[in-house]
Amino acid sequence: MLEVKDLRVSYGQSEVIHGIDFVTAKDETLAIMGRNGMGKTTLFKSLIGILPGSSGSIVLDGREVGNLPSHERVAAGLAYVPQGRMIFPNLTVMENIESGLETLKTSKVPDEIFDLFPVLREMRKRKGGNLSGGQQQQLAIARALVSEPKVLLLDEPTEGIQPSIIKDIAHTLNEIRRMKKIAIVVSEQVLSFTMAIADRLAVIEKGKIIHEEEGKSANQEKIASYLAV
Ligand SMILES: Nc1ncnc2c1ncn2[C@@H]1O[C@H](COP(=O)(O)OP(=O)(O)OP(=O)(O)O)[C@@H](O)[C@H]1O
Repeated sequence: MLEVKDLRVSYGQSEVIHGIDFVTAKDETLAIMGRNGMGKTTLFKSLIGILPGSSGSIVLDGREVGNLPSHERVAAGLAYVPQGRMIFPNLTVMENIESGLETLKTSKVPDEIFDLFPVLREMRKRKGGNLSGGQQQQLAIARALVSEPKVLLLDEPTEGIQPSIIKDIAHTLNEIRRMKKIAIVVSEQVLSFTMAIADRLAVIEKGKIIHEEEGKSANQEKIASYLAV
């Protein structure tokens, strides 16, 4: 569903992503794990088109999207939940979700979104900024999902979220994958979270993928050793 080949990304003269390759199938969750500063956010920003890749290719469902602007990548089926959630604090929950509909013809938020996130239905008239961190994360995921993506990209969704809510987010992502049969690519540092959702785990270090394993049988000690400072 998503095929990334030899992707390189630079800030000015300084290359930060040094030729990344991965493939994610439909209905598969891939976790990209790495410590702070290893390149996760840079990778995700370049996948969605906020940062230009300097070379390589990004193929979504058979179509090269690496040279398209962000909004066309979204229209083609990529959706992005940024690190820090970046919801609009002064818009209501409903307005935040509706902002994800821009690439679609409809302006109606499907009911299934509120079936996945019942708390957002209750809070639909509240300002986004008044929600808890976990609720804001649900809102950011809901906003990404209304564009009917084929691939959902999430950058460190558990950051700053309390452990009990992290479990809920894992449950929701598994439910989304089961219901929508989409591919999910998530960057993370929390191993218990990725073990609960991922079919495959890849470790990113200094802008390269240096290790990859099947999720269920993953050697957790080994992955944890890469994540230790
Ligand atoms: N705007 C920028 N200009 C120059 N260098 C940058 C910029 N943003 C990030 N970098 C550098 O790129 C490298 C990768 O950073 P990136 O934010 O992608 O890592 P990360 O794995 O997402 O870490 P974190 O979890 O802290 O966000 C780091 O060395 C960082 O200093």
